[in-house]
Amino acid sequence: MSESLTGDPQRLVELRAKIDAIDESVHRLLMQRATVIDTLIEVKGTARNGAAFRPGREASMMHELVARHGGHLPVTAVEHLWREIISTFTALQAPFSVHATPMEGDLMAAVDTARFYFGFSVPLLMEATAQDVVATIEAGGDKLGILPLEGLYPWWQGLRKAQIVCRLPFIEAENRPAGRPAVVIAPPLADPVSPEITCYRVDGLSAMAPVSEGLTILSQAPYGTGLFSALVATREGVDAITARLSHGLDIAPVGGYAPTIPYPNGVQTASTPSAKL
Ligand SMILES: O=C(O)C(=O)C[C@]1(C(=O)O)C=C[C@@H](O)C=C1
Repeated sequence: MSESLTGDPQRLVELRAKIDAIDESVHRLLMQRATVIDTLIEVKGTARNGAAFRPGREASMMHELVARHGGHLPVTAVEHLWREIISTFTALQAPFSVHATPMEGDLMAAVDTARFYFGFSVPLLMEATAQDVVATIEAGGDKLGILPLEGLYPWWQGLRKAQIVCRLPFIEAENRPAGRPAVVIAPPLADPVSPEITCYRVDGLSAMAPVSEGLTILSQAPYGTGLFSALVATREGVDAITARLSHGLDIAPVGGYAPTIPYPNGVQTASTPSAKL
């Protein structure tokens, strides 16, 4: 910082005026964004369950956000602001609730994840277990569920109508906030788009699934007597799973998601500005 500016009260007044003008523009633009809600409702017909939520569109918006990002702001702070905006816009079209469960017993992590990605405009209900979240979403209605990928219960075996629609976190960076691995499940969406990456429930494994090229083992857990179930994600089809894991497995698609976004520079925190800026 230049010495001559330190303690200059006039300069501070000018900078605050600049911040006020920017804040006013941001606020006016947000209100302008909200004027499209009524037309969105008309065009999309949000009277039906799940009619407002478009996970594919949200994923591409996050990709664009990361692509254009630069400067001092931590990318996850901007991500969080947009998640609040998008989630609020979804709820304004068709109210919905979010259902979550402690992540390996960690209630705070589950609340952080739900609020980071779905904001404070939507009700958050905590369920006792992952199975309860699945049962709640399976029952239908305007609800989304957040399921942890850690843990030793194969909750994905309960997915029938409900499907995986996104993977969290969207942005992959070291030490990011709300970074616990999870997926979002939803009842059948009004306007489903085939995701780039498909998730499969793979039952009947005689051992834990090994790491293999082209397959991501999102989670796996024992069930029955000596059997394992895996939640697998791949851009390839069922054949890739049988070829790499085993034949004779019970495999079913359970939704999918858009690719997550690597952020190689990591998350710059507010307290550690990057020297590169
Ligand atoms: O693009 C839409 O379909 C919208 O409803 C808008 C919007 C947004 O606020 O940008 C809100 C909800 C959807 O999940 C995706 C995007």
